[in-house]
Order: sequence, then structure tokens, then C-alpha cells
Amino acid sequence: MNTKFRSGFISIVGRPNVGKSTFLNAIIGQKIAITSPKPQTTRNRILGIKTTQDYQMVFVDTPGIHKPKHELGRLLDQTAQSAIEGMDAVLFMVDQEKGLAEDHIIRLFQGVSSPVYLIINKVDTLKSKIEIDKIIISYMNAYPFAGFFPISAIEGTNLNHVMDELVKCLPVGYPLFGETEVTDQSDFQLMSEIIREKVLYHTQEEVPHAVAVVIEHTEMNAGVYEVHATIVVERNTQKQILIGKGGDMLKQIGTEARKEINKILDTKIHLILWVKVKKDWRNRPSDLKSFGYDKNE
Ligand SMILES: Nc1nc2c(ncn2[C@@H]2O[C@H](COP(=O)(O)OP(=O)(O)OP(=O)(O)O)[C@@H](O)[C@H]2O)c(=O)[nH]1
Repeated sequence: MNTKFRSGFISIVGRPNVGKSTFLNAIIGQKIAITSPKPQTTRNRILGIKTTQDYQMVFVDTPGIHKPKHELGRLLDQTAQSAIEGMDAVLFMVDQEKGLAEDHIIRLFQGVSSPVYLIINKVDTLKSKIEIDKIIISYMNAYPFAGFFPISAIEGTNLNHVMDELVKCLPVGYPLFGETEVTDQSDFQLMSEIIREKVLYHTQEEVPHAVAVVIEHTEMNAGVYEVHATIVVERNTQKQILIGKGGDMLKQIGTEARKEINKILDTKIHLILWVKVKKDWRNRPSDLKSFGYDKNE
């Protein structure tokens, strides 16, 4: 082994919708975390693993930090907070559209011994350099960040500079994952997340947040991978919206999810989707557990 090989953990934290998952996918070079224009897309802690000849960087993508209204929301905040401790570096991502430093988030970093970097994302939508300078100054006054990087996760701007800096934070050490591994998610998790992403893109208001996706079972049938999945919602009205007129909406979600799963898993799949109502599941610990949201600690 390269005696100077470095390995370690970097977490990505920030408010919902600032682009954490988009950044992770861009760094890893393939989609491992779903993204959407809706806040609170990410619900589980997801590892993204980047391995080169010289280093292995394990990124921890976290749910956005917000003010929780549900038991699920509380669990998501806890996940983000626990991802700040014990890292080799922390990336605190802000969205240049959202503006200036927020005390309740900055407070999370008090007492954190690892370097925390300020990442200002979405600079592609920026109108003037003065605006970005204003954001940088506001955050740098609020916390002694180890450095700052204006980036565009979508266009790939400045990502190389972030990586160059992060490598310096990693200790010398052995790789922790196989060199071809890019995530710790199982195929079942990936499939359910992709279905949930399509639901997020096609629904509005309360529906996206009320949805969980469960892969019930899979089987090989005449060379085709048959995947049976249930989309769980909280109310009958949400079920009707998801099914759509004459089943149109569910069909659309199913087609888009199938195409993407085919591509990612490189297997021909047949996706069978059901919609089920489970009242108030976001407040029930037993439901959160059975839908896979108990693995965040
Ligand atoms: N213009 C622009 N949009 C971006 C950029 N990065 C992300 N977005 C968009 O911002 C939205 C949110 O991106 P996500 O990656 O899902 O954000 P997130 O921070 O992971 O969100 P949560 O899961 O809610 O915490 C999506 O619509 C992305 O396409 C960027 O660099 N430029």
C-alpha cells in the first residue's frame, strides 16, 4: 500500500435544499443520493465514498437541519447533529439565495474540534460578486470557519479546490471500504429512494413529506427482476393524488423510476407499485422503524 495513503470522514451539513446531495453526487461522479427542489429530501444518513490512488474520502450526507414538526423531523435533525462530531472535516453548506448567517445553526459548531468549512453553493445563479461577499462576511463573522469556497454543485465550479483542501484534513491510514464501493446503501434502499424522488418531483405541498417507500419483495421472473414496492401516505386524499386520474400519476412515477433503476443497477426491472394509507406514520416510532428511518444514530 501507498504509505502516504490517507483516509477519513467528511460530513456535509446545512439547511434543507441547499444542494448537499447534488454536491455529493457531483464529487462521487454518479447518483447515490436523490435530490429534488423540495426541502427535506434526504431522510437517512448516506455515505458516499470517493477512492483514488492517494486517498479514500468518506462523505456523510445528512438530512437538512430545520425546526422539526414531527417525530420524523426530530430524527432527521438528530442525524445531522450527530454527523458533526468525530469527523476529519465538516462542510457547512449554505445556499447563496437564502442569505445571511443563522445563529441556531452556527451554534451547532460550538465545541467542534474538527475544521468546519463554509461552502456557498449555487453561485451559478448569482447576480453580483458583492452579494456573495456579503454572505461570506456574514458567516465568517459568526463562526471561525477554517476556510470558504463559493461553488456550483450543478456546474462543478470550484469542486476541485474543495477536494484539494479536504485531502489535507485526512489522516494517513488504510482505506475503510473496497475501492469500487461508492455508497453504503443497499440496492433496496437505492430503489426505494429513487421511487421517492419521482414522487417528490410530481407532487406538491404536503404530499412529498407524507410519503415513504417500502420495497416489499423482489423476484426473478423470466430473466426480468420484478420489484414490488409500496408507496405509503398518511391520508386517503394523498393516495388519490398519487394514483391520479385513471392511474396516470402512478404510471408516470413508475415509468420514470423504472428507467432510472434499470440504468443504475444495470438490470432490466419490472416495477409494480402500490399505494397504501398509514395514518400519522411520521409520528409513530414503530412505523419509522419499519420504513427504515431508525438507522440514523
Ligand atoms: N442553480 C443551482 N441549483 C442547485 C445547485 N445545487 C443543487 N441545486 C438544486 O437545489 C435543489 C436542492 O438540491 P438537493 O441536493 O436535493 O439539496 P439538499 O441540501 O440535499 O436537500 P435536503 O435533502 O432537503 O437537505 C435541487 O433542485 C437542485 O437541483 C447548484 O449548484 N446550482
